Amino acid sequence: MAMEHRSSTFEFVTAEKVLSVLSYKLLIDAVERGLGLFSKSKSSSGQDANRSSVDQPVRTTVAVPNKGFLGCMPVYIEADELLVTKLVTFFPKNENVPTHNAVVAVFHANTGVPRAFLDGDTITTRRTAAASVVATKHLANGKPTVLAILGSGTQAASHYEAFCETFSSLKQVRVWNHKPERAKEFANKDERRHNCVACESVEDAVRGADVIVTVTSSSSPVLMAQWVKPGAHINGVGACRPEWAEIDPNLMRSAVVYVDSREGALQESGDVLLSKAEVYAEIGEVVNGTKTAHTDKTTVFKSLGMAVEDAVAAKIVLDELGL
Ligand SMILES: NC(=O)C1=CN([C@@H]2O[C@H](COP(=O)(O)OP(=O)(O)OC[C@H]3O[C@@H](n4cnc5c(N)ncnc54)[C@H](OP(=O)(O)O)[C@@H]3O)[C@@H](O)[C@H]2O)C=CC1
Ligand SMILES: O=C([O-])C1=[NH+]CCC1
Repeated sequence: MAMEHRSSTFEFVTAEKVLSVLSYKLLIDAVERGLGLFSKSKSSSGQDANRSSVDQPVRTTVAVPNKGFLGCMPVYIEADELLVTKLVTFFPKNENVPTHNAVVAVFHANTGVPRAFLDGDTITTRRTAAASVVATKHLANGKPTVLAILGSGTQAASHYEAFCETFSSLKQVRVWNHKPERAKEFANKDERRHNCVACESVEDAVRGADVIVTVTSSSSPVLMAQWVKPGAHINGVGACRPEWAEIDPNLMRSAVVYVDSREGALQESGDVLLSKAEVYAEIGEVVNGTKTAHTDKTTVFKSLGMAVEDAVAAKIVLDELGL
């Protein structure tokens, strides 16, 4: 029997609409829960009544030689009936357009019918900062007063906002960029950045800092072990390919290393693979209370980005917009 063609009924949610509803307040809680669900899904035995099922394969990528790559990031979250995939490109040499571009597709989980298409840029930008906030809440040694941000692009801005909104204890945010004038532009952008100072060197930026965020497109280490205060917490956000690194391998080996996905880190993270550092835990295991937060030690959260974070962000947007 021939099937009739149905007309497409899914919504397209613009960047402006996503931005209008995707607050850090909602997102940080949702990402924390998502990270927990992801780690619980793999670690429990099936006997556990609280076991949740999250099916999230490691991102697949196709390269455009000398330019960039396209990453495909699907996930199914049984508890939320969310069937979602993000498609994201990273073209680090882009000059007048963003280096990352993304769309998020949401399907009805019971039929597989498309439900909505969302602009993925704000979702990527904000959920990544939210994941770093979650890791910092669990792993920082006390209330942070000094934050150092290495890099001054899109993620630097979202991390600045999310951290200032979450950690009222912050007194100073130091920013460094490999092109110093861009760090100055970042620090002087507007009145709200009154607590932000531009630093000439990475060493100046990170000396004595309680929390460090690395958000560069560098493929070789920018953050050296000898500059980091013992007990500091580092969110390593860049370097998402197996041959790229942002963090001194000595620092990776001497710190307690947490990741978003163990499987992902062992396939995608040059910081982990090239240093041969031991991965102690997924941050979701800390959220679930099944692994210890070693707050008294120097800790690294190696973030690669996960579809589960995109999916919970998309859910907030659809719920808030009543779609
Ligand atoms: N873990 C996750 O979930 C996610 C990770 N990311 C990663 O975070 C990083 C930052 O992303 P985003 O802010 O969107 O990108 P942007 O392109 O907006 O910013 C990149 C920053 O890195 C700087 N930079 C470029 N080349 C170098 C270099 N060789 N050495 C040091 N700094 C350099 C740029 O400086 P300038 O512009 O002055 O050249 C800029 O400050 C990227 O590595 C990206 O892939 C992004 C999204 C999600
Ligand atoms: O998770 C994500 O979207 C990305 N991680 C690195 C580049 C984009």
